[in-house]
Amino acid sequence: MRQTNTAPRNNKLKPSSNLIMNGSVRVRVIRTLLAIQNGQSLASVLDPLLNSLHDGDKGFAHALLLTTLRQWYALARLLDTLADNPIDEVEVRTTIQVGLVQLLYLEVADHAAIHETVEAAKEIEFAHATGLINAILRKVAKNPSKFRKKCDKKHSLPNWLAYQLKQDWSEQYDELTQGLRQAAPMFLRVNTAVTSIDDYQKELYSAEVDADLVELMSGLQLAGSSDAAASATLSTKGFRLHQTTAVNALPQFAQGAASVQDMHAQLAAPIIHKALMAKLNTKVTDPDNTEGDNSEIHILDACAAPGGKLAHWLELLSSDVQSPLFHVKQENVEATSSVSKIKLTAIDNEATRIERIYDNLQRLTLTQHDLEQAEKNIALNIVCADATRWQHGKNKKAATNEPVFDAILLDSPCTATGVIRRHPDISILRTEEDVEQTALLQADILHNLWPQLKAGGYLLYVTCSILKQENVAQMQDFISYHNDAVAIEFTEDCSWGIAQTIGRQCLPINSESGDGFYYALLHKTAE
Ligand SMILES: C[S@@+](CC[C@H](N)C(=O)[O-])C[C@H]1O[C@@H](n2cnc3c(N)ncnc32)[C@H](O)[C@@H]1O
Repeated sequence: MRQTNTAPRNNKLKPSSNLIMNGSVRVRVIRTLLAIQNGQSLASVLDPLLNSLHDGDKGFAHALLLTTLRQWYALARLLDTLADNPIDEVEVRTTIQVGLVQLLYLEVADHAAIHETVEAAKEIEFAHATGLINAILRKVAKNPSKFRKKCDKKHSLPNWLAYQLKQDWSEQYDELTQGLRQAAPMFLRVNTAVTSIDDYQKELYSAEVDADLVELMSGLQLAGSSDAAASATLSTKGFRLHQTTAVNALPQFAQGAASVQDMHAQLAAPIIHKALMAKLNTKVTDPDNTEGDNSEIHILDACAAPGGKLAHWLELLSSDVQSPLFHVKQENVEATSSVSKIKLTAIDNEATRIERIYDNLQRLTLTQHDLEQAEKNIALNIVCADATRWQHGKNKKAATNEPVFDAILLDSPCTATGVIRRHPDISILRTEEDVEQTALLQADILHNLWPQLKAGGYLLYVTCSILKQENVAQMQDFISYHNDAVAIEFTEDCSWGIAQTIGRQCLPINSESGDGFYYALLHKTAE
């Protein structure tokens, strides 16, 4: 199995951020691509690149960089067929691939694409290769549609990943691998604690932001419901924008009325929230049920940064004023609460990413201060800790080993293969070994958190991976090891994803679909 362009062929190459900032637009894009091949993430180099450019060049640079990354492996394979002799210099290969993208995908005029790319090669001191670069680009410019067809024919993934996807998703393989080469749509989540879906739709219309309302239905056979076999159906609504739009052009964005969040990512908070409600309802409607005391509930977001799903859960908790379960101050309504306090703990092991949780919560007016002012009775505790070892209350004198959590959201670290459309550098940076390592990390986190969940509680396991080893196989292993873990069935009411032996898998198969998320809801029995 020949691997094309998976690793830098020239290890001495270490572009500094200074290099990225200099030269023509194409030179900067080439240097950014070299930095990514040297292990830097797109997220860390994109802003420095764009911030170094004039406004008029930003759009082209962004399209050139992202499209080159999305088509990277297909371009590399095409390049191997175009040269008489193998081209080993990573700078030369990268420069030609940038030239090919302009000719095949970005409709840049031939003369500009070829001339500017050859000039870029001179600028990065690869003048010795300008003849070769010129010859290859001219050959392609003579019949771009033939070469585009050739390029589009197969996937644009490293061979190990394409092979794994063929194993996991043979039926969906062609659609899926083509889908992963596309740009992902932009979705919005509406903060229902601030406005309604209908009102926000009107606002989008007034602001001339074209968007479709998307509704995802989830059916759950919740074990903890008052009726032992009761199924619950919930609807999750969001907006898919027709075009990627700057957030400052979105109505009421700064005031926290909406957030940018993939549609499939928007399923997490409603599902764990619904499961939590079912657990609390069991206690209220079944006084004989002795599974814990509901007066103070503890919930955990185990890998919380940068806080997208955490904020969503807080939005749901704070807008749930109709629920008699919550002691939320309502004028003229007598509180019938059985829950006096919700304690939400959020942990993550990366301090810099935790900073982004605070920024997000601030914009959405969901900080502890905001929650207290609104008398929501929600105590939020954000902790920087390693979820493979962290124990609730470990640092307190009165710490016990008793399970404390009624519900846990585990949005696990993963290979992020389900979000390659948004982060196309993943296909360059991830290796086959990473999958194994990541699956072990996920198992460690699960094994550490599970004993901290109360009997009757729920754990929602989420990844943005499309590899079964991190998803359904991980859950099968976990359940075979834990006798008190039962998988909750997603019923036929689900309008998203593909049913797995345990949980459901979403695949990013077309330009309208959400990202590749996996969901499994586990219930803890009394053993
Ligand atoms: C998929 S992201 C979480 C996204 C987040 N839930 C959201 O919706 O914005 C996974 C997170 O796990 C964190 N993480 C990775 N390893 C961890 C560990 N051992 N303990 C705690 N957090 C970890 C990463 O820092 C990352 O923020």
